[in-house]
Amino acid sequence: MYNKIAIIGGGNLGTAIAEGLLKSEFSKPADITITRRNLAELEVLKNKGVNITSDNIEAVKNSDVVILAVKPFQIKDVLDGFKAELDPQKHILVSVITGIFIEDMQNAVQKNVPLFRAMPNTAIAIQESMTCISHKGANNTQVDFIKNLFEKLGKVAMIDEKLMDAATVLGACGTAFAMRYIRANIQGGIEIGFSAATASLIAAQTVKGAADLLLLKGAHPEQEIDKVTTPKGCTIAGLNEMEHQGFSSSLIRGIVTSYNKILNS
Ligand SMILES: NC(=O)C1=CN([C@@H]2O[C@H](COP(=O)(O)OP(=O)(O)OC[C@H]3O[C@@H](n4cnc5c(N)ncnc54)[C@H](OP(=O)(O)O)[C@@H]3O)[C@@H](O)[C@H]2O)C=CC1
Ligand SMILES: O=C(O)[C@@H]1CCC=N1
Repeated sequence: MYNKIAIIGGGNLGTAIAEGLLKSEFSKPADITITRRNLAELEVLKNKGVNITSDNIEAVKNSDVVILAVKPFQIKDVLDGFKAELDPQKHILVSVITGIFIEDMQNAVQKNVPLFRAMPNTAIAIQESMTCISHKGANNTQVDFIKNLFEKLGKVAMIDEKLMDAATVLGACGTAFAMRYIRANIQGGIEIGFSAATASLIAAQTVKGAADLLLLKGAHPEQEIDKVTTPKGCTIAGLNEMEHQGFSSSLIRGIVTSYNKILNS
């Protein structure tokens, strides 16, 4: 019903969404159109059968779902460019853009198109995104469709739009925060004897296993920490030293700083 998907803005996130749609087989390659001005960067997707173009109007005309994935400062010009083509009876508009409210989009398009804000992360390319979604003006069928689309690409939380900036920090910036944590583990691992390749494998799989203990068993982090920290052992010694150095505090402060950056942008 909403088979044809246009992704306007084929950058880091836009291409990751396209990759996820292909990998999950939610979409056939020919049903996806992805746009950007520098088309050379989209060759990989083109070679997989995805339509690529710099013409946003053409992409919107040939689609049912329009996913907006340009930078925040580009949204007004981009929407102005194709809003005349939006048909409220046909299109669903989904923005993954940071800090742009549904009301901003409504004012920009000036039509009763069903509007969604989705906040995925780059793991959407491998169907492991955490995607937070809010919406306005959509009927149940449309909400179910968009929820199902993102559920094929990872996990979904339906949230109030007022939490979307918080979702951006925890879920989307969170990928970078987690990567830096893993990277630091690798650096430590090399210092205590592993090759970079082995340290990378151990660090990434250990973090994945820890996350799965929470996701699959519904455990609390502190319960799981208690199971690892042998009295007088090496885990608690390392953990306490990390806390003395401000580990949790630095993460919390980083999260709040990211959040304030969005609020003040
Ligand atoms: N990266 C991430 O992890 C996440 C990003 N976001 C949000 O997603 C959005 C995109 O982020 P990201 O992918 O990182 O940014 P990028 O800069 O990588 O992607 C934006 C893309 O938009 C393209 N673009 C610019 N102008 C136009 C235009 N007029 N028509 C079509 N395409 C255009 C650019 O390509 P060209 O210059 O060739 O046109 C570029 O590839 C941002 O709003 C960001 O806040 C949200 C969650 C996670
Ligand atoms: O850093 C940014 O502004 C964007 C939003 C979430 C991830 N990247």
